[in-house]
Amino acid sequence: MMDSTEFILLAGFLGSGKTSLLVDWLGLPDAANTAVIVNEAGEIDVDGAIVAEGGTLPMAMLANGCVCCSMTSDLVFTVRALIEERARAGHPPFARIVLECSGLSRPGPILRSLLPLAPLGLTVRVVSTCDASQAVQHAAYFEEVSAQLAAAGTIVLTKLDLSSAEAAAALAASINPLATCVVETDRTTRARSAFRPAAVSGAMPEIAGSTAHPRVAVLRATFTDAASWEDRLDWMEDLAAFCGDRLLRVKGFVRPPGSTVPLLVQAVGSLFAPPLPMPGSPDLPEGLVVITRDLGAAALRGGMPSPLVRIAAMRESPLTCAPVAAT
Ligand SMILES: Nc1nc2c(ncn2[C@@H]2O[C@H](COP(=O)(O)OP(=O)(O)OP(=O)(O)O)[C@@H](O)[C@H]2O)c(=O)[nH]1
Repeated sequence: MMDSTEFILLAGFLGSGKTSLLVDWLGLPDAANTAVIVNEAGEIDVDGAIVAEGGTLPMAMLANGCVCCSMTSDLVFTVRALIEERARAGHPPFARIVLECSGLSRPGPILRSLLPLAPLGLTVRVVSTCDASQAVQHAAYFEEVSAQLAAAGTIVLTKLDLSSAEAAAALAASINPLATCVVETDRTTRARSAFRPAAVSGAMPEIAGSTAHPRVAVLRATFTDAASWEDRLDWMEDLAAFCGDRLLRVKGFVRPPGSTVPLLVQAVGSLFAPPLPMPGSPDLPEGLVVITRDLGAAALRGGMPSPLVRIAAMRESPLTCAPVAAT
């Protein structure tokens, strides 16, 4: 008898290392026969571009919304489409489908939304990443962190090169003592352990609560043609200084004027990683997704006025996950 397809919901707070873990794992032979669905809170599909760079695996996107609050029917449609397309092509069923959730997603509503797929007999489990260097602070501010850890069959501690594991491991154990906690400094071993079927699988009931993320704004920043490379760099530096700890995440692509190679730019909190050239994806549009806490588009425009940068709130309706402060 054929094993059923696994559905792995990869959750974890903004910037906690979901894409990195997934990319580490997709490079291993263990990952053969996998399809990936990527969900982004912002309009720019950064994670999809990173996962797809240089690869050929079956992929689908759910961008510009948070899958836990506004895109559940899109998810059901997408999973069905992936499976049917596979059957039409005459290939054996996927061993697994991985959904990389947006960093704001709560697993509970997503798991509930999968009910219409029950006839497909998917085996569902949740893997959550937990940034050892920031999880305790984030958990104090954001219910999403607890929901992500509470729903997990496997919790994977990341950034163990930046921080010791103790505080995050204690946090994980206090929220979800039944989960398998992966504490591995070697990234390949970590990825392998993360996606290995866990002894305890399935999701624990989710913590009650609304599905909106009322303090978080998802914004898009684009540069005008008049902005030089230095202007772009200055703006990003000023952004970190102006927002301070209200800056949760920046990611997107910038393109030095005249260059054909976009650069991937990322910050977790206000700490920027070195820009990474993406030579395999020359057509990526320039733009940055900026995710903030208690800071809307108008406040950011007012606090950092610049004729060289346009800041827009993510499309608000019908989404409920990014109420941007008025005015
Ligand atoms: N030092 C260190 N950096 C890491 C590790 N894992 C991820 N990062 C970095 O952290 C940043 C965010 O990592 P991602 O993998 O994009 O995180 P994510 O959870 O997918 O982010 P969102 O999709 O925006 O929620 C990137 O700059 C990564 O290179 C790690 O184990 N150690």
